[in-house]
Amino acid sequence: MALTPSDASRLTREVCGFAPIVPVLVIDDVANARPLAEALVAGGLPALEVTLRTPAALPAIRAMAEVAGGYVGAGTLVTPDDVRAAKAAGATFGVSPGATDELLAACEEEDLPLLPGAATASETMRLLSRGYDMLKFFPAEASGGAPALNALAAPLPQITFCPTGGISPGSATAYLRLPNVLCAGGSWVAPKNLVAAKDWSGIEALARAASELGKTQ
Ligand SMILES: O=C(O)C(=O)C[C@H](O)[C@H](O)COP(=O)(O)O
Repeated sequence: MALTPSDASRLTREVCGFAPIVPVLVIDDVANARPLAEALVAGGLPALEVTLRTPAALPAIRAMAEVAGGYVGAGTLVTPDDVRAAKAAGATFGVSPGATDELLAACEEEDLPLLPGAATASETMRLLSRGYDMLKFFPAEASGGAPALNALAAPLPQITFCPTGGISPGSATAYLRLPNVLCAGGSWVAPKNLVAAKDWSGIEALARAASELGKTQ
């Protein structure tokens, strides 16, 4: 059964509503996948994006999908083959830095709710005309940051974004205050040095701090 773009956006909107930050993860060693997911979920970040940038990514999605309370998605989806591999590994949603007709069609056919990427008004409008109204704003900081996204809210208030790319705990708040932002993506909650050291309590603490972002401002 094919997933409609509006259903896909409804589902990604739900996933993006769980917490203010979606960790963007690059996994080198599949042995770290499960404890990393457990630490992030325990810290209050249930939605996780595993980027398909390493050989360990697909087995990592498989391992993380078993963690109770987690919603594991696949990031860096570029081709229809990526979509099929992500779905087969158990990803419950997909994220792409952009969007192509082929990628959108594959996600619809595979029933994989996609958060497609856009950085301009025209890219946003093209996705809206196909039925997608929950998008990733990428690369967020390099595309003008929160002021650029705020400017898009004026003519296109019906679109909600998850800005990602270059966002830090310091800059996240400015995005989370915007009316057209539901959450932001960031890699800082799982830094390479803490993952290599298997410092799961350190990562849980970073996740807990990220889960509080946007609440008091
Ligand atoms: O892989 C993807 O699907 C992407 O679009 C790129 C990621 O969103 C950024 O690499 C986020 O990483 P940071 O900039 O370190 O927060």
